[in-house]
Amino acid sequence: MAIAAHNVTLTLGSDKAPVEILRGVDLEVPAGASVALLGPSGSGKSSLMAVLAGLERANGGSIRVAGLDFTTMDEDELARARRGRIGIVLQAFHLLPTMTALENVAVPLELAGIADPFGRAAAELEAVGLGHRLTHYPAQLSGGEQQRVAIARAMASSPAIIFADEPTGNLDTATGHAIIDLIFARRAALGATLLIITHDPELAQHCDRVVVMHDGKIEERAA
Ligand SMILES: Nc1ncnc2c1ncn2[C@@H]1O[C@H](COP(=O)(O)OP(=O)(O)OP(=O)(O)O)[C@@H](O)[C@H]1O
Repeated sequence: MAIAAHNVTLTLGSDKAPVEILRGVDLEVPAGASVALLGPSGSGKSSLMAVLAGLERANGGSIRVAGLDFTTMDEDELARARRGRIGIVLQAFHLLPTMTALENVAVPLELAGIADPFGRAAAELEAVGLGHRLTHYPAQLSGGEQQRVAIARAMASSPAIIFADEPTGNLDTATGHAIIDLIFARRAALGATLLIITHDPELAQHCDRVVVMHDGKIEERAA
């Protein structure tokens, strides 16, 4: 299994006003599968993705991702575990404004100790259709182009698992469709597992499975 989560709980907020956000989530995703995560606003989709991607520690339950046991890791260990294994694409592109497109993709590779970070970053930007924009800064790129840079950054280390949280939420419909096609194409090229949060039922149909969240728990239905 690429992802095996059992009885995962997450409580945030203060001690006096705790909020139960995940209330016993079970989810298994085989390697290479694509899963769409749907559900109403506030049901806990982004929170679940955060714990599965190792961005947030769960309070209880067990989580194994890409063969690693996240359950017992502290934040530093989770950060190391993510490198090279997990790619993350979010609704807001989160590019560093003072770095060019090339640097935004290459610098994380360099930090992860991956060989030839700039050559690899240039090849990945070429693969997402931005070979002609390597030296542009984020402010000089359209929203769709910025998301392509973010996709290149997420994919450049050939991660086993890609997490995408409403990756088209800030884009118009046509640009959004192109971005979805790109995510699926790059994922296929890498043979990666994909978990994608979306409000778009049509997009969900592209995935092998649809998982629906309600009030901190998940129910499943066939895609
Ligand atoms: N740090 C926090 N402290 C307290 N409550 C939080 C915190 N972060 C999120 N929440 C609450 O957790 C619940 C789940 O949030 P989450 O963002 O995971 O939902 P979501 O399903 O992704 O929603 P959306 O579709 O609107 O993005 C919400 O009720 C939210 O207000």
